[in-house]
Amino acid sequence: MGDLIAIEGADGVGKNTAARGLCAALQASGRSATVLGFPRYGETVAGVTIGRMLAGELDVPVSPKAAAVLYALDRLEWRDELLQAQADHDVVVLDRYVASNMAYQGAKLGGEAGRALMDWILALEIGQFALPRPRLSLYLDTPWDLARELILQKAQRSYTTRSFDEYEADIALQQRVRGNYETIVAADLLGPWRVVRASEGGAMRPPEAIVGEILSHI
Ligand SMILES: Nc1ncnc2c1ncn2[C@@H]1O[C@H](COP(=O)(O)OP(=O)(O)OP(=O)(O)O)[C@@H](O)[C@H]1O
Ligand SMILES: Cc1cn([C@H]2C[C@H](O)[C@@H](COP(=O)(O)O)O2)c(=O)[nH]c1=O
Repeated sequence: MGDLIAIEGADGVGKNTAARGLCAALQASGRSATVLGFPRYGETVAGVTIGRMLAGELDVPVSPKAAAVLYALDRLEWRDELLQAQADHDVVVLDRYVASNMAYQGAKLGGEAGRALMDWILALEIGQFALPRPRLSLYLDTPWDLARELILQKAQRSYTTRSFDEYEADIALQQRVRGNYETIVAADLLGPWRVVRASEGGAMRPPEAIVGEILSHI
């Protein structure tokens, strides 16, 4: 079975660019690799609902636990495809995975309740749903002001025409998400972690430099 390498971090930190660059670099070195991102907008029942939630189009309140179950369900619905990708390739690069759920939904509650929800998500997704653990997770550390500029540069999203979706618009949430990632990385929750500094001197490092550093950790 191929290795899972997860690229993680707050919104707009350059995960998708790094994931695609890593996949291309692995392929250039002769290894078979593919990128798989979550959520699966428009492809799963949960993914459709998540898109509507992030676009602010759901007319019902969504508790952090309900949102966590939606994101977990999205991965459960895509579990066969994930396992097939592992069977077909040496490396599957994940653009967000279970740690995103822990960091974001835990951040909605904060404190002890947030930490308890993170543990609950880990038990649900890895324990109950038997989703595979990543071989390695990389946390992309990008200053929040740069990340906000990068969000504005993003191409049109499939699920919203807004510049910032519901989670991206909530700056306090984004700050707590960063704190949760630091907790997850420090405790190696879900598996081993490495931090990759994505900026230098107030600007983004070139994608090739970021990918080079990721490769040095693999
Ligand atoms: N290292 C980089 N240097 C310059 N621009 C970058 C870099 N990485 C990403 N970008 C640009 O920033 C924008 C956001 O990048 P990307 O989609 O990779 O971020 P993301 O973390 O996957 O975002 P999201 O969490 O919102 O899905 C894109 O327009 C991308 O081209
Ligand atoms: C996979 C996953 C994602 N989220 C959050 C993180 C983002 O704010 C959005 C969608 O991600 P995108 O990269 O901007 O497309 O959803 C989450 O809370 N739980 C998850 O499992």
